[in-house]
Amino acid sequence: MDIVFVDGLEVLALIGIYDWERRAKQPVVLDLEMAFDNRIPAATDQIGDTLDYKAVSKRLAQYIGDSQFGLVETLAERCAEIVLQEFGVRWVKLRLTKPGAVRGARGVGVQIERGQKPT
Ligand SMILES: Nc1nc2c(c(=O)[nH]1)N=C([C@H](O)[C@@H](O)CO)CN2
Repeated sequence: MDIVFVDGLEVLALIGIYDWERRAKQPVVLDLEMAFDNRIPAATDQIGDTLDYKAVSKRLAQYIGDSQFGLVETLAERCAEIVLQEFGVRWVKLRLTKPGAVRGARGVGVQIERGQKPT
C-alpha cells in the first residue's frame, strides 16, 4: 500500500472544553497518512495525477482554523470525512495533537483510522 503523508501541520484553532480554551485559539498539530496508488503519478510525472498533499493541507488548515469544537474527537472525525469525501481517498490515519494542553505532557490527543485499508 502506498501512502501520501502530511506530518506536523500546525494550525491555530478554538478547541477545548474549558473556559480559557474558548477565549483564544491554541495550536493543534495534524499528522495524516492517506492510502493512494502512487504508480500513476510516478509514471506520468503530473501533479494532476497525484493526491496533492499541499491541496489537502490547505483545505484542512482552513477548516481547522475556522472550527470551534469542544473535543479533539469531533475535529478529528470531521477532518477524516473531508479527506475521504473530497479527495477520493479510501483510507486515512489521522492524529490530532494538542501540544502543551496537559502540564507535563508533550502533547495529548487522538488518532483515528477511517475507510477501507487497501491490502
Ligand atoms: N478524550 C479527550 N479528553 C479531553 C479532551 C478532549 O478533547 N478529548 N479535552 C480536554 C480539554 O479540552 C483539555 O485539552 C484541556 O487541557 C480534556 N480531556
